[in-house]
Amino acid sequence: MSTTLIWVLVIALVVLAAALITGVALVRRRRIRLSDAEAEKPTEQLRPAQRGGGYQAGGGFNLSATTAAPPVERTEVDGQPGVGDDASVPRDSHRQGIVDVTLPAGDVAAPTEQAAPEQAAPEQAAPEQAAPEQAAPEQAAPAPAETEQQTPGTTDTGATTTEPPTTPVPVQPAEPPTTPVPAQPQAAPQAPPAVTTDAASTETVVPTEVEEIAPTEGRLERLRGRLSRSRSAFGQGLLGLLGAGDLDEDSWTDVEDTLLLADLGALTTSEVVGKLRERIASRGVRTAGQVRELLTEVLVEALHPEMERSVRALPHSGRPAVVLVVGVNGTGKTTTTGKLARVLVADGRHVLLGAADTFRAAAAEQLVTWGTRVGAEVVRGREGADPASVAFDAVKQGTTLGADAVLVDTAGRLHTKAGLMDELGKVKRVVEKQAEVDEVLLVLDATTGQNGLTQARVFSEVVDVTGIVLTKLDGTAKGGIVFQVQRELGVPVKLVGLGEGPDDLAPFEPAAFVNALLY
Ligand SMILES: Nc1nc2c(ncn2[C@@H]2O[C@H](COP(=O)(O)OP(=O)(O)OP(=O)(O)O)[C@@H](O)[C@H]2O)c(=O)[nH]1
Repeated sequence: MSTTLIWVLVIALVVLAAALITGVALVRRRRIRLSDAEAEKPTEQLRPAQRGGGYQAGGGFNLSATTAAPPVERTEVDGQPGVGDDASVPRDSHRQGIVDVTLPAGDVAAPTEQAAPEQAAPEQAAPEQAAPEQAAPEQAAPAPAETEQQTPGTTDTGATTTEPPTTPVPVQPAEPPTTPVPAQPQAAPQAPPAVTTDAASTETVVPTEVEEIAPTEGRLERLRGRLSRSRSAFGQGLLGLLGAGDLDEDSWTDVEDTLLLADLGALTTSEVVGKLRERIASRGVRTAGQVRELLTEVLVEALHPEMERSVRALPHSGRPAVVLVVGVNGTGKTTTTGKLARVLVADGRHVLLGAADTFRAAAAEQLVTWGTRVGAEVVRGREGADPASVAFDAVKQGTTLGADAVLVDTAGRLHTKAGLMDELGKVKRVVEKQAEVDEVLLVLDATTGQNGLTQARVFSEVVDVTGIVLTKLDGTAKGGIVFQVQRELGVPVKLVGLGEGPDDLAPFEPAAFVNALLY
């Protein structure tokens, strides 16, 4: 009896000791004491050569020609998620394709009434231009829209009927080409219906004085320090928390708060913190230096460095690349269009700009100024002209002149106005009558935070956004918005605006960006 009791006592003691050891081990595992011995001997990844919060894109701009792009993965399930936490719900919904947007009837109707005689200038009219099949039944599409009517005060010659794949469009009065516009063989098999545009309401502005542009390689050095506000809010805070000392639950809560305050969004924040904690445990990390190294690794991963970020602005199939620049007003579309033109021109490319922002006369003026500075022709419309026709003419003119790229600046209008958004869809459709749109760059103002995400969602419903330009990153402490924007849209951030200057545009490189935020 006494022997049994002794054995029971011994077993109980052993179990107690085991529980104690396990408990201590668990507590130790969750509460990490970091030494800073190794933090003083950081790895290359931890301390990049450039310090001081400078964003340095290591390489130059990555430009490419259109190839068959892999399908874009979207991360939300609901087509219209809410803002804030709701915005991060993963989704995988069907986006309204551009084909679903009804082309306003006014664009295709009554060619005979609208076509003024002087438009059919002999040197512009190729024999096939007046092909009878233009009056195909599908031309008489329904659904009139506010964009279809050219106001008399802004139209000299009215509209002209054209059939994009095979028929030349009358060129702009300012700079008429001497040869007929060649048909676009790549578009021929599509045989879309004819479209009437207000071609004669546009003019081409040819630059006279051209600025010297520094080569793009290496000039991004100038952008050092532009992310300093984000860096102090994000990098310094995080590195302070993950420095030497105890890393307990409170510390992790603070890390989460820091990430949320920097606008990373709830989903990315929990993902980043989760991965960080898991890797710290599994890799037996014990120094502040190693934790920072892991932080860098996890943040870069969250930015999906594998995404294709080249700007498809190089010619292919014997025609210019077509880039549409879209976004709400004030985000920096015109500025970005001008900056991108400079990058291309510095790369030896012939660029033509299309000022399809006809809502605001000053916008076209602004673009003409950019064009003049870089040596790019600008096709512009009169105030109130049909933006789709200006875009159409710009692409046509770019093809005629043998340009490498046509950059079309669209009107920045409130994304809440469905009709106006439809008009943007129309711009793309009309341009696509003659050439594939290679790139649709959505310009978002980083300082607007969640509002920018709402805009992004709406725009992506109307046009297939292929890349994001995040502007004004120099003016916000919330550089973390980059993470959310990509997650929301499943579309890569390709370029970032870091100032108002003509060369303050940089290619987006995840590793360089994270390093700039942290160190
Ligand atoms: N700080 C900073 N300012 C910028 C940046 N990009 C554009 N801006 C400024 O933002 C303002 C609006 O830029 P715009 O290019 O006119 O914007 P927009 O989207 O074309 O506007 P609308 O023509 O009204 O549609 C201008 O004062 C630009 O100089 C940037 O990266 N950083």
